[in-house]
Amino acid sequence: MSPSSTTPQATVHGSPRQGPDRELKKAVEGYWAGRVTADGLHATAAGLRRDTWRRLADAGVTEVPTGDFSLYDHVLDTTVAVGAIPARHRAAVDADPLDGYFAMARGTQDVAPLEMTKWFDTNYHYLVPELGPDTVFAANPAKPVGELREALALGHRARPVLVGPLTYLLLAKPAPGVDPGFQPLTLLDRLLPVYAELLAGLRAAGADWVQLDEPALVQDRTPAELNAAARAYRDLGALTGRPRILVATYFDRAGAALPVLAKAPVEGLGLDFTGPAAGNLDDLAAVGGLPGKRLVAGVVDGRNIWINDLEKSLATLATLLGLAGQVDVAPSCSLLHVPLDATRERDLDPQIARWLAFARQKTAEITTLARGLREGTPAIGAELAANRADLASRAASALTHDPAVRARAAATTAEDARRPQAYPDRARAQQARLKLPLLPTTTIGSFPQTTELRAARAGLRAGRLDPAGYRERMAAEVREVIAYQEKAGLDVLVHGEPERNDMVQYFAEQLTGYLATRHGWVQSYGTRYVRPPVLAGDVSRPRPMTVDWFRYAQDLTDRPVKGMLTGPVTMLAWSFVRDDQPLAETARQVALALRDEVTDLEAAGAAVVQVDEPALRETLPLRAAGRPGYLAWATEAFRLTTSGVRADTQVHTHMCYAEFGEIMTAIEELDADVISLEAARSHMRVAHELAAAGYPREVGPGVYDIHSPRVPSTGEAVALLREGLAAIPAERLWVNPDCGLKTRGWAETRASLDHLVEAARLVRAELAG
Ligand SMILES: CN1c2c(nc(N)[nH]c2=O)NC[C@@H]1CNc1ccc(C(=O)N[C@@H](CCC(=O)N[C@@H](CCC(=O)N[C@@H](CCC(=O)O)C(=O)O)C(=O)O)C(=O)O)cc1
Ligand SMILES: N[C@@H](CCS)C(=O)O
Ligand SMILES: [Zn+2]
Repeated sequence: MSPSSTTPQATVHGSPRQGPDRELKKAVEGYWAGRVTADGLHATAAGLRRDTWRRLADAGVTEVPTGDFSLYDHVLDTTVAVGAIPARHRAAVDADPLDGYFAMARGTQDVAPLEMTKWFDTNYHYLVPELGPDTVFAANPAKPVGELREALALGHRARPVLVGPLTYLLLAKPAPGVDPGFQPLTLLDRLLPVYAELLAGLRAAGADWVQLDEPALVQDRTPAELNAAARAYRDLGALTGRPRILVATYFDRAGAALPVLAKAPVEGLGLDFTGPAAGNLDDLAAVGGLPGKRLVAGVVDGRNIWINDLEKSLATLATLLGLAGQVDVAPSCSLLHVPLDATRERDLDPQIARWLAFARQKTAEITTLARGLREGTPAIGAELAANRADLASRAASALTHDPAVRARAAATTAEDARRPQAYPDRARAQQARLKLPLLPTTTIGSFPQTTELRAARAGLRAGRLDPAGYRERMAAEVREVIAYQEKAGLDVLVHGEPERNDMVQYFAEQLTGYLATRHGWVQSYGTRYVRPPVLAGDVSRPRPMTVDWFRYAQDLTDRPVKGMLTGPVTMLAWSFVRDDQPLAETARQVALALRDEVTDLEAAGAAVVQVDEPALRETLPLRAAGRPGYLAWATEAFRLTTSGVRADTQVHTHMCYAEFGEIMTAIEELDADVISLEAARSHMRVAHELAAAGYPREVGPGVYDIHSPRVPSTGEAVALLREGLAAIPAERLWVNPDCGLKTRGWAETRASLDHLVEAARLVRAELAG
């Protein structure tokens, strides 16, 4: 029976795609390796979609999202749906849409992929649309319509989801060769007819509602951008024979976009009411609500894993009932950003596991809340009582309050977070100790995480390999990594991180206050997944975490080996964080634990310690008003981690995938001696940005794009280095890849690093001659 349109229902914006045991990863990687056919891949994908819809429907979700599934990335899917295929990929896409799709995502030896960057402030990466004045859009409804038909054929009510036109254009960049000042938003009038065609195709296929995701509207937008939003939804709203339109915003409050969307001739709005977006409640009241319209109310945090406070959500929903024609209950955003099922975490203390809600549990929460709204709170009395007990157990837990950790954090002073020596003095002391050549070469830390290394770890877990056997396997890898780097002629070496399952999880598993998951996979990009650990309590370091491996590697060589740590901001950004205290406080606890590790590495002989902060930029609040406060605690946490060392110990940091422009001042305030950054795909843009900002210290803009299996030629690396030298003086320029090599194979790694070292030699010779 179809539910009445005004009775509160539960719905979701999107679901995890990977399957319970990452079946999607295995199928896609199998296809790339030739082990799985295209039909086999499509069958696995269809099976995963079917299971997801079934699971949602069984839980009580009456309208399932479609089109949120993707073989690689939903923004790339939108690029395909609007026909914005970059010219260099056109022939491949025409020859074979599936192979062409993966070529856009990953590149080939001959053709570069699309640039990849973070999806708002999450750890998910999307492929950046490349547009220019000559872009011709053309509707390609095959995927959205196909997936809708699949869901309908399985008997579901379905709501196709597409990235909205504003967000699509605001996330796009000028295509290579196009004037960098080109503004993709100027293409709106050309894009809207394509969206109209997609909407018509979906309507014809049976869509009653279509959801257009517009998270870009929760960022500070100019009046011109807001006008564009008004125009877009006025035009789409004016179409005849279209489905009903739900415009979904999430990740923050809609702010100035709210009155625009509330006035637009669309039938529904999705708003986030969690965390910093809770202000949407007052804002919605201030615009007079959404009379006669559908509100999809995101009251369950879609990107963190704590159980919902059901009573609080019911109170919010009760207010919202008076503000819209229909109120449906939802997570704040797609559940893509959380793992699938907390009940699979059988290694966790069962009491603690009850505090956690992954996608399945969140789905149960929203269906419970919707039932409470429909039938009254007594109907969900048992769920409310259990929820109250679980919330109380978390609040009272000893895990969340370690007096020693709190006392140490409280006693920290501003001086603790400052290196006592000025940078020029440090630079002199470090050069005297390290004696590095001009344009020193290094890598970012990880070497290939081969199947054998992962199998060894799996073997250790399963008891097939004893701890000594495992250690010897890792030691053998460190020996090989060091020997290779010496032979290749790299100047500052790394141990290769073979023992690390992940750069955050590895530390989380050794720090008190963190919980690690066994099955809690979340898509990071394409077929790459992470298991974000849960920052559940006060953080401390019971014992050194990396010192033995550092010592082992340094004893194998006379060249400096970098101590290698993940910084405090990234330890928060790539974890599920506590929501019961300010992030700044958690960051300080993590920083103090890491500070001890830095000083232990120095005492063990490390002349260089690298503290990676790839997540510094992505964690930047989406709205400018929150940024100064964030950057103050984030940079302080980094300095607290790194400032306990001597002048002649060189502190490196590393960042990747970032739009660095907005955080130049913060990069400077980290006070790191050397920073390595991603730059290869963006043609050294960051080197110029740093130069323009007057950055005074050493910089390694990447000359090797490690996100693609492509081997850069020596000539390409030389060209990038020359570009780097146009911005940064040779005395302050390092030569390195964009990021770690863990996703690469050994053959590509060897060839690429050989070219990188050769390029450094050639450019040194040019400089000398
Ligand atoms: C630098 N990046 C990182 C981000 N976030 C992190 N948390 N970590 C990062 O490094 N965000 C931005 C980028 C994203 N980049 C990447 C790059 C590579 C990966 C990746 O390779 N992920 C792996 C999984 C890594 C891992 O956890 N490995 C473990 C477990 C291995 C495993 O799959 N085990 C199986 C059993 C295997 C067997 O043989 O039986 C299992 O447990 O089911 C390990 O090495 O021990 C991936 O496969 O996707 C991610 C983000
Ligand atoms: N040291 C890490 C940084 C990744 S961002 C690595 O090399 O993989
Ligand atoms: Zn990196």
